[in-house]
Amino acid sequence: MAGAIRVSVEDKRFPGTGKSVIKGLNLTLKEGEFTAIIGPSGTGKTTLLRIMAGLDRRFGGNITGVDSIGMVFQEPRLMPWLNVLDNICLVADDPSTDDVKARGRALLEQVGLADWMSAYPHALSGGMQRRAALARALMPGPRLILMDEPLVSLDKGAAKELVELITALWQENNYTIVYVTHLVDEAIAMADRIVFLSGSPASIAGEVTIPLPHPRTDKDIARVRETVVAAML
Ligand SMILES: Nc1ncnc2c1ncn2[C@@H]1O[C@H](COP(=O)(O)OP(=O)(O)OP(=O)(O)O)[C@@H](O)[C@H]1O
Repeated sequence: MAGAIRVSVEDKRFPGTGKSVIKGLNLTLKEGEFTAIIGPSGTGKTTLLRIMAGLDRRFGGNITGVDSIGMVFQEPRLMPWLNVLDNICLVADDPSTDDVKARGRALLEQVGLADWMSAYPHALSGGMQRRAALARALMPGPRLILMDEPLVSLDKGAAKELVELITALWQENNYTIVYVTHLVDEAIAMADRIVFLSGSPASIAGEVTIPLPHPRTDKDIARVRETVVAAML
């Protein structure tokens, strides 16, 4: 498959524990596909994303087809002593160049933070901090974006705005996205398909495709929720 990413985790254990956290997990991501991953708490979702991001190389198996990656974590992880623009530019090879600054400004405009570039993170709402973290993930020009519950602890309104923003950015740029969440509705709102992880050791327990056009309304989501939940059981 042209441009596909293949993830094979034959066995992942952490040092000092004899137990496999992930075993026999195989996943193919088509270019431009939005895959949501849902699984029981503590089953290995973050471990899987870290392996895909190249942050954890101590596992049996291999990942092929990945070139550039952006990662969005559960917490925004902004540096409190840097303003928003400098936080975004920080991940570039040479953060202080005019080109990088211009790109940082353009990204902040795209995520709706045009008026907040000189502000410090503490002045931003939770939703705005998540937007900044999203802009930072886009800074290196990734083709694959890995998101680990990026909307956790946001109120409903802010989460909905972020869902709309992520969907719009994905559609404009054809990113390949892997999005971990424990919320079925959040997955249905955005994903082409939802992959279910089994309990420990984690492997793929099943998947369901969501053949709905975007934007997806609450009504659309409610219509397919039952099918998705049934597929999870
Ligand atoms: N550095 C580590 N050393 C030892 N065990 C670890 C380490 N990191 C994670 N684990 C274990 O691996 C398992 C999977 O953890 P992970 O954080 O990947 O799960 P998760 O599905 O992302 O959890 P949650 O739903 O709570 O976010 C857990 O049992 C956890 O205790």
